[in-house]
Amino acid sequence: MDFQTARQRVEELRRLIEEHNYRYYVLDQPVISDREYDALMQELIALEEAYPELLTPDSPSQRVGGAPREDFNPVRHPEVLLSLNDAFNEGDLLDFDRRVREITGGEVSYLIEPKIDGLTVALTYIDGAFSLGATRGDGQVGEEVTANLRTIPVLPLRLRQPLPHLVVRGEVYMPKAAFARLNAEREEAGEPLFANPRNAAAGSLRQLDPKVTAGRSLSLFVYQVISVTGAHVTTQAEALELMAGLGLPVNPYRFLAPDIRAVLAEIKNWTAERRAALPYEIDGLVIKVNDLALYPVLGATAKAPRWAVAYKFPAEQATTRVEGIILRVGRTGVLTPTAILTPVRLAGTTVSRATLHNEDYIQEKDIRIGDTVVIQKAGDIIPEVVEVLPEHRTGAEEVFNMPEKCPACGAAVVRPPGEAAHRCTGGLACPAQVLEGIIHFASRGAMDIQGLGPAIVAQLLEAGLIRDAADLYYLQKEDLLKLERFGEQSASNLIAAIAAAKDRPLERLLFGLGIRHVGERAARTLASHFGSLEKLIAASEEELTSLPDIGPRIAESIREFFAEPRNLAVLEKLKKAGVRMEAERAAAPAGPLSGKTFVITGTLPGLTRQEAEELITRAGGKVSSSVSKKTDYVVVGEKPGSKYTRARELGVPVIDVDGLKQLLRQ
Ligand SMILES: NC(=O)c1ccc[n+]([C@@H]2O[C@H](COP(=O)([O-])OP(=O)(O)OC[C@H]3O[C@@H](n4cnc5c(N)ncnc54)[C@H](O)[C@@H]3O)[C@@H](O)[C@H]2O)c1
Ligand SMILES: [Zn+2]
Repeated sequence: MDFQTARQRVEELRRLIEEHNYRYYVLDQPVISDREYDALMQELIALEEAYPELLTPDSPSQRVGGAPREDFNPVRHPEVLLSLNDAFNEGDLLDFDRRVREITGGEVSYLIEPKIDGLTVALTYIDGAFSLGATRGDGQVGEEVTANLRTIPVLPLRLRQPLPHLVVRGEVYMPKAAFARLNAEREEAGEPLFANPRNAAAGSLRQLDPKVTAGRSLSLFVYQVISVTGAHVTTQAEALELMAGLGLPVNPYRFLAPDIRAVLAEIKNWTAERRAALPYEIDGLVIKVNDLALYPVLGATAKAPRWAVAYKFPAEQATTRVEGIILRVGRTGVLTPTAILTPVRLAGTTVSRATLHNEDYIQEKDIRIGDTVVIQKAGDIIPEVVEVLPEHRTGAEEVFNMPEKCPACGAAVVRPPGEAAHRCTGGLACPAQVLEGIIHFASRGAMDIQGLGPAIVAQLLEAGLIRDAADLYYLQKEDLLKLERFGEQSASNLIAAIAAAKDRPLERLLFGLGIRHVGERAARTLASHFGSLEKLIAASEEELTSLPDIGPRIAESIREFFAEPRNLAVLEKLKKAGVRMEAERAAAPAGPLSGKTFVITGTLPGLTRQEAEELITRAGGKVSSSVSKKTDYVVVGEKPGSKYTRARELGVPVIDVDGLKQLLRQ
């Protein structure tokens, strides 16, 4: 590959990975499997190694996770929370061990722990009381989720021993049974399914309403002491024991290996059956240097420590038969083929479908109806076809061809030049596209209408109650009561949820309209630049393309969208219904604490009460004298009073002076 081609590919990979990071870490809704994601990342790393001049510090290969969600309070971590480097085979593990011994200059013993498939949290205990909990975020700044964490039954609110200060790192996860239950409920309600237990755990913990988290059966294992006063540990094994002794949940499995050979031998004991028998998902094993004194010697890269590595289990595979291929017509008219399989057990679930993406994919793998195929799944709901086993062919297999007419509306199907997808040309006359468009409009990243899933949208369309997304806002409770499945309560709830979705930020509306190529990122850019829908409609192609993230292709499809009278009619109806079409204006006294209400209790070390209040108000915050549900934080000093107890009862986040200073620094 020449330099020019390499550079283009590196740029393309970074763009792709950023987009997948956003879907995975911020929305908890990945669209590709972890295997596919890992392959993109490995390709990027290999290119950056081959062409070091292409390596930049902002490359996703050099960074941890994704940006924290903005609707949570940011928490700056006292120590960066890093990710782990991956090892996919014995060779990778031997390389890891060689690097460790090169730096430390001797034999090293390792502690093996299960790699729980959940999301990282950092937990702070002050004087033995749980006082702050945060997600990893981008490693530097996470999201404050103290109140949500309090709802996890195994998380102790008090330690068995009141150490003055303890920060630990752990993994919040969703047990397999709870995951299966949650997805079954979501399917029933017509809501999008979570791809795997990790996304389900992340989506459940990062809820603005802790009551939702409480209903999700989350659990926790802690595995690292980040800092401690009042106790001392010298090995990772001791750290686990200390935490267990304090009443924190620590995984029962750990294995002390005197050297890397013992690690390789122990890994073999982890069979698929053993993993399947665990009540939670593990996606590998973490191998850590046991002697903590070596950690500062080994150090870390910007992304991961050198004293640990994540060994990832190979994907599980199964062999089955393709019984048929069906097509789904998406929101933009794309026809997506799906293989219907003879049901087969794979990685603990029964699988009967596999995604086939598009015609090229089917042709490249030469997948025919009747073929015997190998499928695989790596923690995901929808598995993929790895390969066809041609030796099983009988000659009766049928080659699949994309249809010439849309199966939903009969309009012509075309494959635009340069695209992999086939599309229905029926537009707003195609019921499948209208259905998917409204589902998208109501979805979580868009207008987020709670309880309005695919099944209900389909029902409303069939009953002729709606023809487009704007009609939702004109629904009456009486209309719903006539429908099967709706009762007094559920009808009122849906009407209220639709009304509540009138005031979503402009960028959500723009994304929800389903303009081709306008994803969440482009929608954010457009909303913040134009500030209103009216201005965007009036914008010229030049003005559009002058914006970051908006290329000629996006600009053209925006212009096309607003040139279509049927789209303008929908917008007019939305406006009449009172849907917000302007961006939010900035609140008056801007500062890191704008809009936040604080209550102070106890004597604050190093600050008088008046000084603390001034700090808060100058940063845009408010100080109130009593704790209520509206309080955002209670700042606790020495000898706190009843306000502290009240805060705990209400689940209001409790911080100390350092926590306050951290908030001020953001
Ligand atoms: N499908 C997608 O679109 C997509 C997008 C982004 C990321 N991903 C997936 O996420 C991975 C990257 O996520 P990541 O940065 O969290 O890395 P990771 O999941 O590969 O490993 C690091 C994490 O392991 C966890 N962990 C669990 N048990 C542990 C233990 N005993 N000790 C230490 N850590 C433990 C920690 O939370 C730590 O942050 C990718 O490899 C990919 O599989 C997928
Ligand atoms: Zn159609």
